[in-house]
Amino acid sequence: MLAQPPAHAPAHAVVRPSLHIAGAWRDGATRMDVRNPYDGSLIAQVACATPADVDDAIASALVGQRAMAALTTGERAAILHRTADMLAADAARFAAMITAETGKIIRAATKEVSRAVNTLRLSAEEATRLSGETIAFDSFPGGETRHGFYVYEPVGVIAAITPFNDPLNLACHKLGPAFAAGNSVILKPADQAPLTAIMLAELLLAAGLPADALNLLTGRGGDFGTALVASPDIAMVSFTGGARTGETIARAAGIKRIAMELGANAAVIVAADADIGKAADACASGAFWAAGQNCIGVQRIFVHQSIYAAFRDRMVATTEAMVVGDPMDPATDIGPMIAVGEAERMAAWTDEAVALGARVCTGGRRDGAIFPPTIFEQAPPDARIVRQEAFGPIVSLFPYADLDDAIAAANAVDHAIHAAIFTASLRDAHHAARGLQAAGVMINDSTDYRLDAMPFGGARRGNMGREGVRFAVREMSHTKVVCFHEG
Ligand SMILES: NC(=O)c1ccc[n+]([C@@H]2O[C@H](COP(=O)([O-])OP(=O)(O)OC[C@H]3O[C@@H](n4cnc5c(N)ncnc54)[C@H](O)[C@@H]3O)[C@@H](O)[C@H]2O)c1
Repeated sequence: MLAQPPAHAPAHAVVRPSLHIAGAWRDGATRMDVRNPYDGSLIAQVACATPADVDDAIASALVGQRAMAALTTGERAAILHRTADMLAADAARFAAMITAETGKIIRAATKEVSRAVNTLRLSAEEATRLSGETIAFDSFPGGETRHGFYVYEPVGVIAAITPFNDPLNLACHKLGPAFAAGNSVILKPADQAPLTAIMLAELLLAAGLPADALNLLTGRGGDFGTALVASPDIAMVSFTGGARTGETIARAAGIKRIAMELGANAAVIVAADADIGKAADACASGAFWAAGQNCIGVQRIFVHQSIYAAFRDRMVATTEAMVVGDPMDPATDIGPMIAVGEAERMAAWTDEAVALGARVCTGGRRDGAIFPPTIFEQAPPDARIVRQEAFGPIVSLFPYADLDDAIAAANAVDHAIHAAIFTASLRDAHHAARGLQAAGVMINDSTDYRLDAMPFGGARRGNMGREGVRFAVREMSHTKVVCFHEG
């Protein structure tokens, strides 16, 4: 059994074995702490899975895959709808757990739960749309005596590996489509935030998911992740996380289906004709939502020189009005980062940027795991705050004179998911939408806008595949052709 949480731990703490293998919950030989990033309190201990657990999970998942494939699409949809119903009914407990294990503010956690409900419902709907099409064999000589169609079949066992920052909805983005398409899943949630995923697994099983269809392995990814993704019995690896981890996983996985949802360093352009107030407020929200721990969070803003000072002053004022502190307080806008070490990294990057000539317009001083929302200007291109993914509450402003120069500067990073432009000009919006090298371009919205139904993924180095339920279902399916010959 897991250690009992201490008396001061939240009442919703998970007190149970955390490995779900072969239809039963089991403990591990060793355990790791899950701590609240805001106050450092112990929430629970979870088991550290081993390569031997991986073997057991894979054997179970192969059984579970046959069980999933045997379900009708209607039955799969019903399980996902029932899970969504239970999640909606239990939203407060899930939101509190997200906040406890990640430090995400309670308003954001509550929104994540409602998005996760939607992601599961979209998955249920997609299960019932798993239809193929007929093929026009007769469009080519020799095809007149043939007719047929294509259908979607499950790929098999999917290893789903998720990050800490949206521990519920990002798990739903993998589990929902995988089950809709008839696959089984071995889920490896983030080391720091596995508890919401465990609660989600409980709901899915209670909703009637075949017990072998979902195996869940907690612990440190580095201890057993390679054994998991390298197995020839894993048909697909669906990973969301950092680029460096993604590279390790892709190398270990070898030739198999891989989806890589990696990080980014998102850029926004604010044109001379933009609504300054709306753009500055959207950028402040987009930069500092979830304490900047958002793969589509705004990190670099290119502002036309004619409105630069007015934009900067408005964004600084909006940012300074944000409430920093206890993530459980509904009034709080910015909570802690996932760990003190991450806030220390932000402080080190800030010191480096200042030493290289950047100016801190607001913020910049760490307090424990909290790094305040911080705005820089005059940051040189070689500072880490500019060239690397920050994944923290910092943003840099740059004046520009020419739109093409701003587009080129926005594109001058390795990883991109979304980019954005604020402008009243249709022409400039079109021009930027074509020129910005990203997987999504938002017009008059921050880069952090995402609807769970839209195709979502990365552009440029390393990113592979698309999530957004319908698109993930396709990637988690094989296309099979059936051809009848009358001759
Ligand atoms: N593109 C997206 O949709 C998206 C969404 C959210 C976060 N992210 C990215 O995730 C990163 C932050 O999340 P993080 O710090 O949790 O990322 P991370 O890369 O440190 O960890 C992600 C997951 O990989 C696991 N892992 C680590 N080593 C492994 C190994 N050798 N084998 C198998 N699994 C292993 C971890 O345990 C965790 O579950 C940022 O770069 C962010 O941009 C991307």
